[in-house]
Amino acid sequence: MPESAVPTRAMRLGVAGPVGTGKSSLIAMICRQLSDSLSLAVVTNDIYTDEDARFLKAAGVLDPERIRPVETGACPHTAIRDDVTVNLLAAEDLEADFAPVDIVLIESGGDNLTATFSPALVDVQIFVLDVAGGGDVVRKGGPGIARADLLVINKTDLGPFVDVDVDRMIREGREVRAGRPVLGVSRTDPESMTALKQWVLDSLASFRSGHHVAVDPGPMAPHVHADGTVHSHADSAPGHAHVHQH
Ligand SMILES: Nc1nc2c(ncn2[C@@H]2O[C@H](COP(=O)(O)OP(=O)(O)OP(=O)(O)O)[C@@H](O)[C@H]2O)c(=O)[nH]1
Repeated sequence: MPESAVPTRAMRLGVAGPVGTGKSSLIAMICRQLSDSLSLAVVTNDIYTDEDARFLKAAGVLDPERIRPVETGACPHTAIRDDVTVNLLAAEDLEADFAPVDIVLIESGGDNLTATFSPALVDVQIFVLDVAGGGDVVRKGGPGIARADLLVINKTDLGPFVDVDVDRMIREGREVRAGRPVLGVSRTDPESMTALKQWVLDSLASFRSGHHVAVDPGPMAPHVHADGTVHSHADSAPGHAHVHQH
């Protein structure tokens, strides 16, 4: 491998998933475990507020200056999928301000089952589901569930209370992901947090070796906004104009 192929910038790690599955909590968990040994920064995407950034600042897991919100407006997925400029600028600013930065974590706005990051923005992505969303949700599939670098089934502690067989949910996750990793996680389960930390460290090692290839889980499915407009990213692959019917 030529030396020039070995990246010198921070690894950008995306965390996506439906509303309330625990993305901010997961990022806080990662920061809590790694901020002593690595230089970390966080970009959050919120529709109209800076709620996620405020939560993370309040969690006290990182210097608040290292956490920056991006306000995405009405269509949050555009900012992580079609026009990633505002997120890239936020990540690059953090890298410059706190150089050297090892990992910039980027949280997507709370969104539906199909939101995935563009590989132009993140090097590695985690898709987060939670047990409280129901045991069936894994089988429903979608690009993030099937092809993100890691699928997290979060809040495993809630399984008995919502009548979900967590082991089965994880097994079915492995089936739809053709062997890609699936991790059951709970903030009450220290072993699961250690496994998550190790996955992040392994990803960083792979990224730094120059062997990691950022994977595009695929475009978002067409979806309808509250005002009735249809938003389709069907042709949003690089080099193709994307359909954006607002
Ligand atoms: N029982 C349990 N609850 C959790 C766990 N992790 C997070 N939660 C709770 O789940 C709720 C949502 O967590 P957040 O981290 O805000 O989720 P989010 O995905 O960032 O939410 P949005 O940004 O609104 O989409 C909060 O009430 C958390 O306290 C867990 O491991 N177990």
